[in-house]
Amino acid sequence: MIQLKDLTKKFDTGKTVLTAVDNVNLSIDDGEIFGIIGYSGAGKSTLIRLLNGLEKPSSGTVDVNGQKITAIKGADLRKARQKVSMIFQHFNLLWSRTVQENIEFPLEIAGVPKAKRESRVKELVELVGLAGRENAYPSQLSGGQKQRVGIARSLANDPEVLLCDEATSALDPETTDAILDLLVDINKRLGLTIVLITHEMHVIRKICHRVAVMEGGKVVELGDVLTIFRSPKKDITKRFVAQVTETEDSTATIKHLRELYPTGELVKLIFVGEQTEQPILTKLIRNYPVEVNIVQGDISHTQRGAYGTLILQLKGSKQEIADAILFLKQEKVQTEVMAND
Ligand SMILES: Nc1ncnc2c1ncn2[C@@H]1O[C@H](COP(=O)(O)OP(=O)(O)OP(=O)(O)O)[C@@H](O)[C@H]1O
Repeated sequence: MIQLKDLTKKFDTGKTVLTAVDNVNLSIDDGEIFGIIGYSGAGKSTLIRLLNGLEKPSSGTVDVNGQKITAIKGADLRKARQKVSMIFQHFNLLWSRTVQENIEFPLEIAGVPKAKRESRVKELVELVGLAGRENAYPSQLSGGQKQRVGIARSLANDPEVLLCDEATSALDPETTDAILDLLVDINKRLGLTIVLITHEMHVIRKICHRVAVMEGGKVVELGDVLTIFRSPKKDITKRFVAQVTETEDSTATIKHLRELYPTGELVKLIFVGEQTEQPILTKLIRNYPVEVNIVQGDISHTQRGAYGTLILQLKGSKQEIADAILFLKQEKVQTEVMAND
């Protein structure tokens, strides 16, 4: 378990003192994928660097699996850092070394004998899906492959915690998805705790169990990912949730949909968690005389269950449509009639 207690980091720039991390208290469970989201300057990088002792706090403590990272120095700190490894947005690979040699590097530093290093690298190369590319140089790899090397290298010394600093921000959406899938796979296979920082809510939605929202150095909202999607409280959290849910809500989009589907009513269903497992649409179509057309849908799976929206066109008499909407509401699906103004 990772515990942050009253953690504060101030930077003295000579003229002013800037509080980058402001009295943060957090507990992260073993095996959890924990996301920290915030805009640029919120303090995410500073916070994650405090977790592995790259920054010293101005006050407060960081405890990783019973060891106070904030109280140790020198060789002890180097040893503790092997248990908390990190991957980076720009990969931080050694450009003059091959894939194999990059992955081997932390093992060399840890004094692991050659034969053992080689067998470990082989395992890691397999784990991250880079078999056959061992002798390539970073410049010969795609962005996704470079991050796979970064991940393999970070796992070399069997860490307990993996910190991800905007690990997918330099990648295209498809590669991002593949790397996020790999992180989930590693989390499940190795039971590794993952802490990631990002400014992209789709990263949180796809792989995190819980999320903390940071603003001005503080954690302003914290919770299970589905709960945060269902009922974001702070304005900043609402803005992040809107990044992945609100595309179809703009007035222009609604107008466009109404032009395409001019009759009946357009209703938006918001699914959170377990309802998506239930055959709500089947029940609606079997038991109600309305005609149902699927207009648009975006349902995705978070680590805690499905989340998403579905827009339906309901056609029939006023009463038939009203009955169908009542049914949906009774099924505890958040249902909104999309107004046409
Ligand atoms: N070494 C430093 N010296 C002075 N100020 C710093 C230092 N590191 C960070 N800061 C300041 O602390 C604040 C938080 O920065 P931090 O990099 O932690 O935020 P962030 O949320 O990670 O943003 P970004 O995504 O842009 O990196 C910023 O105002 C930044 O300028």
